[in-house]
Amino acid sequence: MTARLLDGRAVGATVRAGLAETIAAYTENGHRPPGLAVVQVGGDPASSVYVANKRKACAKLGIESFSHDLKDTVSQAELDALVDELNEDPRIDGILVQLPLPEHLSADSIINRIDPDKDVDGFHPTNIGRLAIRQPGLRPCTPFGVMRLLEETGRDLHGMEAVVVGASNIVGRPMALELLLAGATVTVCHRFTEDLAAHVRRADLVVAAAGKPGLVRGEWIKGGAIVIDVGIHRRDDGTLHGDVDFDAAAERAGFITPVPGGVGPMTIAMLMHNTVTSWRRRLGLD
Ligand SMILES: Nc1nc(=O)c2c([nH]1)NC[C@@H]1CN(c3ccc(C(=O)N[C@@H](CCC(=O)O)C(=O)O)cc3)C=[N+]21
Repeated sequence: MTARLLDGRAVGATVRAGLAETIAAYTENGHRPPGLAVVQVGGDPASSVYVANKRKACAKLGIESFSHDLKDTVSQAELDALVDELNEDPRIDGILVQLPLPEHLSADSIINRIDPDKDVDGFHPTNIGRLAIRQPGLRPCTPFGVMRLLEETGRDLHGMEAVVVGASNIVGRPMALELLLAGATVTVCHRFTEDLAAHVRRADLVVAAAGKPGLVRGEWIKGGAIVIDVGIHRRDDGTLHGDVDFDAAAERAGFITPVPGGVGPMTIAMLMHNTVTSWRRRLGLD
């Protein structure tokens, strides 16, 4: 392997350590701690693991977490009422409704209902719009975490040919907006893209976020390129893999993120970051 690893566990720990210091400095002066509400509907085991990790990460930093575990039979009206209550609750700076939701509930209407200034996922149309017009507010955690990882490369993103593979609301689209804001020349590939290989081959930066294991082949990677893998897939043997054929890509890339230990831990760190940002704004600490 010739590529250098972008270590999301290490960078995420650095981000969290900075947040812990900020929180300690203000709470020692008598301010209330930041508060994050985590709403989970139903008991999907994979979701429960993420939610448990988020709670642990909060506790370590001094963020108070408020858990709401709802049965998967909860109605839209009941979920709406809970979000309304959390929007009004002065102890709460961030609201996260774990996705995906069961079929009978609308994620769009819940995302739209969350106060944009408590939307620590950065999914609300107001926050996506802010990012699109260069007035970023709360930024979607995964793309925000990727931007923080890219700082570790020391490379200038201005004018860089960036290819984002995947156009989802939660990763691909906001990722493209972040890279555009940073001055890259951005191409977004998606299911209707005709020649994915041709786009990836000319990229100085590839962000793979299609949710298809091994979609991006190692031989497509330009020598020295930065490769960011947002995919997470669990094989039957329990091992985790991304959207990139890692071993072959690492022979050519300049930098690459591992799975696990790359983008995933950054997503959680940036969720904490957004919660602290919201808290500081709400208390007027900036
Ligand atoms: N409202 C909402 N916000 C989210 O941010 C959100 C969500 N819903 N629904 C589910 C996805 C998924 N997600 C992950 C976060 C961290 C890891 C993570 O830390 N992964 C570890 C591995 C974890 C493992 O071993 O399974 C890693 O990549 O190293 C993974 C996945 C956040 N999500």
